[in-house]
Amino acid sequence: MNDFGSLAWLARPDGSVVLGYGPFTSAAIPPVDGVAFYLQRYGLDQPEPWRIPAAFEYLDARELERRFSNRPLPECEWDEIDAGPFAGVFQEVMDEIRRGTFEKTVPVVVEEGTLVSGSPLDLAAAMTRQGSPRLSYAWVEDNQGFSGATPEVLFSLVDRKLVTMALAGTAKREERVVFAVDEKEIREHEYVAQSLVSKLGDIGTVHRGDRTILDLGSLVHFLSPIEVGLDESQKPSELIRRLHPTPALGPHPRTPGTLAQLIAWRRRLGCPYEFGAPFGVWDHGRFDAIVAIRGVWWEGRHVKLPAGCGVIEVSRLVNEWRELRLKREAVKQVLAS
Ligand SMILES: C=C(O[C@@H]1C=C(C(=O)O)C=C[C@H]1O)C(=O)O
Repeated sequence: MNDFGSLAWLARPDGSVVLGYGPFTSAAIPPVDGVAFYLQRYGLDQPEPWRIPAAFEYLDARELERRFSNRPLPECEWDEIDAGPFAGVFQEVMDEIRRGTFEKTVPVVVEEGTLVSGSPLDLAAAMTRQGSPRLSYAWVEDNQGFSGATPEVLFSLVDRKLVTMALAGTAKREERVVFAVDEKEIREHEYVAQSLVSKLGDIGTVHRGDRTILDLGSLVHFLSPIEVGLDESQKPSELIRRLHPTPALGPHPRTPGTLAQLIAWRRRLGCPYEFGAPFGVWDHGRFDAIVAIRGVWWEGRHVKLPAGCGVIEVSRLVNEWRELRLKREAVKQVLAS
């Protein structure tokens, strides 16, 4: 595997992986009969989000892991994290909720550190060592990039069938029993599930499955699977605008105002542009996109590890701070395994 030049991959929910090699060509639309990665910022403000690779191959998740099996474990030294800026934003979020501006939003905390041994590609390689239900993704340029192992799929689209999920509500695995009946977590989840069902109900026949618990080892989440038979075929970019950000990563209700406010908070807290954004791959008419969370972003040896948490009226700062730490620790565990 070459250390230089650009590289991208996405593990898809069906177990297959598309691995693309640069140089990549940017485009405003994907090639009908080809492959293109979808690289976008959280605010969906990039006019040419499609990246057509010079070459690509299909693998499965195990084969991808094997490609990187000789890579050493990277080592990061993490700076102490200052709770002050997040606490300030949290207070502003609560004030807006009380004022009735929105019911939920998702501020982000960013832990920063230095890669002291290994290369950025070793960070990305570590992300391939987690199997299903985590999906590994990476965008690796010469001096910068990001990579993660996410449990969240924005949607998969084949012909007129769209498959998505509501994933929200978080607890430590040991708290699973009480989590299952925790009204605050259920409410947070239901904002996401109901918003997806109503946004998709306008364009097709929606089937929502039962709410289940997704077990990620140290963490658990609520997950509701959702399937849609679309009335007409739809372009990925239009579906992305309809769905992103879901209330799992964004404000509810989502209006230009509530979204702009969250983007400003994210900037203040040093959040990378692509965190929580869709990252996807178009493959000859089929499209899969994940939500870029549970990952690391780097520029040279400077590494960022962002995590977000859903805040609603009954949220408390100490509990959210703990949840953010759990999510970051889950990523650090992946880097160390
Ligand atoms: C925002 C993150 O995760 C999202 C937020 C969740 C929550 O608030 O309970 C759960 C899963 C994800 O949809 C993250 O991992 O950083």
